[in-house]
Amino acid sequence: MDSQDKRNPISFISSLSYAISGVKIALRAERNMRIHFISSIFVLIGSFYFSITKIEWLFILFAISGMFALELVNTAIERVVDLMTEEYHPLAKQAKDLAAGAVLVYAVLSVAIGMIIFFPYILNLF
Ligand SMILES: Nc1ncnc2c1ncn2[C@@H]1O[C@H](COP(=O)(O)OP(=O)(O)OP(=O)(O)O)[C@@H](O)[C@H]1O
Repeated sequence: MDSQDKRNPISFISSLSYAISGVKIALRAERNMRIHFISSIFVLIGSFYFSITKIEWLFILFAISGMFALELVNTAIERVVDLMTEEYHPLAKQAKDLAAGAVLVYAVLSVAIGMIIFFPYILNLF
């Protein structure tokens, strides 16, 4: 704990509440976050329905939580860029596009994980 922390102590609970409010802000303001949220509910329902294995659960949970975490970081980067400039700037474009690219890479991975896990279960239904 440095001197700044001693003067103005912020408890673990306060930090947690700021983090939760960040998630709420993103869910309220970001369409993509709501899409992830709704997709995640369907994936979780499917996972319970097909009684997927422990290892499959791990992959599903990594895919879902990683997607949310990356989307939160993407949103934070968008906010900081907008705070820095409202003008068109090539670096602002790069920063936003790079962050969006990171989300896209993870989204493709998540879809691949979902297909690899659920396709065999779905095929078994027929
Ligand atoms: N200040 C800026 N300068 C240059 N290009 C920008 C700037 N702000 C946004 N852009 C470009 O416009 C695109 C859309 O940006 P915008 O902030 O409108 O949406 P977004 O917040 O990235 O999208 P979403 O909210 O759906 O994730 C960015 O990906 C970037 O290419």
